[in-house]
Amino acid sequence: MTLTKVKEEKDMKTIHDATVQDRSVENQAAEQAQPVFQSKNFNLWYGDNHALQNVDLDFNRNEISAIIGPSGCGKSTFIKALNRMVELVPIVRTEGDILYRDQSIFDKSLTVEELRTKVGMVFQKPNPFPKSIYDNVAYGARVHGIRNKKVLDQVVEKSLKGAAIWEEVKDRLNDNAYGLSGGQQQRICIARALAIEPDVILMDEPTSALDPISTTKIEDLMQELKKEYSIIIVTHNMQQAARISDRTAFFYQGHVIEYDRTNVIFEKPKDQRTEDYVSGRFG
Ligand SMILES: Nc1ncnc2c1ncn2[C@@H]1O[C@H](COP(=O)(O)OP(=O)(O)OP(=O)(O)O)[C@@H](O)[C@H]1O
Repeated sequence: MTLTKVKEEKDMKTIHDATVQDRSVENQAAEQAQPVFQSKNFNLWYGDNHALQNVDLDFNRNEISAIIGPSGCGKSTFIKALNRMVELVPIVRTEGDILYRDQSIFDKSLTVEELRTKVGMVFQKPNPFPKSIYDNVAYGARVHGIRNKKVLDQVVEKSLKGAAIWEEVKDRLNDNAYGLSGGQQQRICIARALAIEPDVILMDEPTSALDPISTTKIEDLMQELKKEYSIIIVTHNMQQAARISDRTAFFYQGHVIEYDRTNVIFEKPKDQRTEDYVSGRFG
């Protein structure tokens, strides 16, 4: 055998080994992937408007799951169903089930307060309270009965660090949060969500009101946060979904059209409607 041939065979073997290893890493990841939320044939009506139809979706722990789709397709409705906030709208009716860590969120033994403690939410527009930075973050801990100043100080520092904003605000914790930039306010809101030690963070277009630099900061932060939390994000920004998420669900007219690994959704979608949407043919 010539030297070139030997080298070629060696290269092929290296590629083969790497592929086998890649697959085994992927298989391991698939085995380890455990759902944090499972939506089972979930339906929701606002009066006569059947806004979510037979939604079946599993969201994995410690992943970022993105929900994309055109305006009015039910993205916000679905994310708000996960912590039962959508039921604050009186005309809402639901059928089917949503499991949070294997327990129905509608089970009477799981109170809405408990569920919302585990499943925090960050909204499109930063919505800090008209209070100090400190009080904004301490709020959730206080609601949970923590009064000890030392413990509160620790919670505030840890949460602000977790939201990657401690260095920017540590010397002005008593200033009003309204005096911060939009991007900083959004990170304060993330810190406020972290302070109640959630398990899942729902984000409804968290960067759509922010400038590109603040957006990058929040996206970087999400990559850090997913090590400890599961994140489900609604976004209109397809580049954002492609950049940050592990899996993407494409919603259209109240249905889940396709749900897969993000690279599959953006590079090799199975459904023509997904392809048309991700390639910008409609929106
Ligand atoms: N509070 C409400 N009362 C009645 N109908 C509602 C309410 N909120 C949403 N809907 C309806 O439910 C459907 C889904 O709306 P939803 O806001 O969930 O869509 P979306 O995909 O998040 O849209 P967008 O991208 O524009 O925010 C729409 O037909 C909408 O009109």
